Amino acid sequence: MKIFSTENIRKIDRVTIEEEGVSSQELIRRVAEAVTSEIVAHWSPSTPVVIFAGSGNNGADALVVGRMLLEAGFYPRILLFNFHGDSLSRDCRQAKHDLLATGYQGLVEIIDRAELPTLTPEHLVVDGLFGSGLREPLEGGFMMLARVISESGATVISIDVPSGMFGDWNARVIGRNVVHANLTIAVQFPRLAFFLSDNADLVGRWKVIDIGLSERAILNTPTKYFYVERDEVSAVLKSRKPFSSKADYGHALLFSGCYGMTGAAVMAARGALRSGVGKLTVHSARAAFPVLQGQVPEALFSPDRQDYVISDMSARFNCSAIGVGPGIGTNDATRGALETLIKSYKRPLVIDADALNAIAQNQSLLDHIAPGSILTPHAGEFDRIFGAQTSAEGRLLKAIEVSHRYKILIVLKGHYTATVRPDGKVFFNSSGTPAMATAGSGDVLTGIITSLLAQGYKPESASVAGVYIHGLAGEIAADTHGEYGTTGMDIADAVGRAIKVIME
Ligand SMILES: NC(=O)C1=CN([C@@H]2O[C@H](COP(=O)(O)OP(=O)(O)OC[C@H]3O[C@@H](n4cnc5c(N)ncnc54)[C@H](O)[C@@H]3O)[C@@H](O)[C@H]2O)[C@@H](O)CC1
Ligand SMILES: Nc1ncnc2c1ncn2[C@@H]1O[C@H](COP(=O)(O)OP(=O)(O)O)[C@@H](O)[C@H]1O
Ligand SMILES: [K+]
Repeated sequence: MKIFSTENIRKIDRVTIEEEGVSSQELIRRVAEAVTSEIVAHWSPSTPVVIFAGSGNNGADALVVGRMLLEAGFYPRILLFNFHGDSLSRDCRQAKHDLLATGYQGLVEIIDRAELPTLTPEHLVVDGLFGSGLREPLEGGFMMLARVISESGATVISIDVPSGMFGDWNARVIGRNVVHANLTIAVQFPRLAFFLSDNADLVGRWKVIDIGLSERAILNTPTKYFYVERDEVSAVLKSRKPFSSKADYGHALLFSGCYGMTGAAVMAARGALRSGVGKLTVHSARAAFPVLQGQVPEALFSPDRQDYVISDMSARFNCSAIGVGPGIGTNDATRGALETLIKSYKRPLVIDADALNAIAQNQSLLDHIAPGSILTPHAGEFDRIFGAQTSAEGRLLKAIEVSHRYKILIVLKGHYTATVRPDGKVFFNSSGTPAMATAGSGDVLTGIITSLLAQGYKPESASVAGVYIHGLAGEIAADTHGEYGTTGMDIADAVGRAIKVIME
């Protein structure tokens, strides 16, 4: 699914109204209907509801919600901000007129001074103050109002975006000055800001409502941001040909595991095998031999010269893809071997964990990484290489910059893992669960992406599809083992089932 900027949403909105003949009032009605259904489905008419309506079309949405709630037997209190008595948009004016035409007496129109109602945790607040028309971060009275709403303990439903937050970037916004929603009901598209952990407490849970904006305009409007769902991944994964053999599915090589961290190699190897690689060799410290052969007998074992660490990372047997990093440690011999690998290997590598930490200690390696390589850092690993970031937004912007500069893909791991490509496109992942916040989970991802690369998938699809498969495997594992009990190994073992579900 495409994620559009505010500017592009306005264009799509305009095309829908001007070329497809859908009136803005009809669009407002569709928004309001969806918000009202949500309320009617979960709250009883006796709930004390307070609706805050701004002067633009976000306010118009809110006023129509008010009218529809009245029809459903609720008696909401509605506050409309209409400074000087003449600031309403055309649609907002019409919505006010239609509301008053019902005989409703509870409208409080705020023309100069605001008398705010007392809000308690029992209240349900509908926040229709500002949507995509927000020009500046909130100040003065609106800033105070946002704080009062957020600190009241009331349940808050925000229409389109939490008021005070921009849908795109929020570098200048202070979270405390934004309405904190429990649920954000977004109009037609999720917004970039929803995917950044900085805004998690502002957006709350989110839902998208389809109001039927022009499909042609959606198709023809370009964007750099995408939300990856199952259909996009199933379109990428190829089914196997009846006469194919293991030779058709590549031979992957993993440099992984040292004394004390052999489990990382086991999990990466399981992830690779469960995602269909034809053959897998794991090169590890010699001491890893009994564990690897016992736990992953399907993989070939390539022992290092050294007993406890990996000291040699030369590419061999014309392997079709290499993954490096899980559980390799950061000792000098391993770092030296990694440097040689990065400087000599001309095809894309998958680079994770301690291999990323080694790059952090020798940043000149970034200039040597083969184009199309995939780095899979979590926030901490990313910051160690590219500098400390104070926000998820800053980190994403930095990832976009360095991905372009070094021609590498960056898989920024987290709740909505973002895969950033050198062309500036960003793919936010929709699968996954906090059950995956467990040691070893990332190692499985390295195995999956390496396996897909070895099977001939391009780095662009191996990364995005691999991340989605990994998240779905986490969900499947969590179904059985729960949020607390899911382990890295459970995720690895669910990878095959995840792919099956995607391809069904
Ligand atoms: N995108 C779409 O296709 C649709 C959008 N609709 C709604 O329309 C909204 C956008 O409506 P508008 O463009 O009228 O904009 P908004 O309703 O978001 O806000 C515009 C008003 O807020 C004022 N304002 C902006 N920043 C301010 C600030 N920092 N302090 C004080 N006042 C400020 C403006 O002067 C203007 O009066 C969307 O968020 C959505 O809720 C729907 O009604 C229908 C379809
Ligand atoms: N709250 C979460 N929601 C969804 N996915 C998560 C969450 N926490 C972690 N994950 C996923 O789990 C994996 C953890 O990887 P990583 O941090 O490298 O762990 P480790 O190094 O212990 O294996 C990442 O793919 C990440 O996206
Ligand atoms: K809003």
